[in-house]
Amino acid sequence: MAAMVQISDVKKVYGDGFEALKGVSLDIEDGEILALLGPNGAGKTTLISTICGITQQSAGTILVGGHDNVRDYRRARELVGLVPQEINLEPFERVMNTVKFSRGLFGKPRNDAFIEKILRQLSLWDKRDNRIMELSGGMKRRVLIAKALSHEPRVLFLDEPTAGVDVELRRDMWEIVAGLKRDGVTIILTTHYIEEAEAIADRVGVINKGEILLVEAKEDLMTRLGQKELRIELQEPVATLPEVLQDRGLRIDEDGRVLIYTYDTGQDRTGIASLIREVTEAGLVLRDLQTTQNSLEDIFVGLVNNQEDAA
Ligand SMILES: Nc1ncnc2c1ncn2[C@@H]1O[C@H](COP(=O)(O)OP(=O)(O)OP(=O)(O)O)[C@@H](O)[C@H]1O
Repeated sequence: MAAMVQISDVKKVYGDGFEALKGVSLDIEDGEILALLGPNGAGKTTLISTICGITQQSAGTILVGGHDNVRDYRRARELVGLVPQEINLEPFERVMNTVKFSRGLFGKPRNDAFIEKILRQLSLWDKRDNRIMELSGGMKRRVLIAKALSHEPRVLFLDEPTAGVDVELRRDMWEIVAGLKRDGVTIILTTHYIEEAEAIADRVGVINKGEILLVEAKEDLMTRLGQKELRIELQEPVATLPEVLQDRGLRIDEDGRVLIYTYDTGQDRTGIASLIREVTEAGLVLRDLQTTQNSLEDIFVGLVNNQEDAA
């Protein structure tokens, strides 16, 4: 089946000549949760605003559910809901009316049962008659989600849903997102928080300076995350590995002063004990041992820095 959202070589140049997206291509599958990670100014908001039709791409195509976001604007727009970064609610309006009004804007017929369902799902039912100004910041964020869901979109974009919220509310948000996925909604969220991507995403995309640097299943990233490196520092440098260590997958580093062994922390047997024994039996004298863990954060920082170096 074709992807739910197909983004092909999308560029965005703002009026002042700034190129915020430099040819982004990305497929978002039906029913997945994709987290888009990137530093400030990476182009995350620009990308989702373009998909949602708030701003128009300068080049490239975007299909939502097979509908072109420019030529078939209405059909494409109907399929998406957007939860913006900023809280943009009318303070004197009541919760129920806010959500109903949003549905009306899409020309959808009244459906009280559906509005009740989403208000209950977001724990807002008891607050339905409250004015927005009477709600806590966390509840206002829930109202933003209810508004975005009011016209029954298939794809929901959340722009930094947990920026500046406390730990408890962040966990609530993650549960809400998981619940929406169970209902079959495709979810794309932007975030600065690597732990957020780790907690809820099926796939993780990294964007920086208007370019997608990586899109990968979280499981695969976690496998990399589970990798550790053992650095064996030697008293005397070696030019080649002794025979007995040839099949161990060791890497010689720092002009032969260091041997590097990569292993998976998830495995029952890491092979470290026998490796050290073999190194000693081969006549090599150890000077020091160190282990380092590869985290998603390292991968992320490494990618972004590589791009800086290449520029
Ligand atoms: N209307 C605009 N006119 C000119 N430049 C803009 C406009 N909107 C955004 N930009 C620039 O485009 C770049 C990408 O901005 P964008 O808001 O998409 O980044 P972001 O990844 O969402 O960042 P953040 O994490 O800070 O929200 C930034 O350099 C920003 O200054």
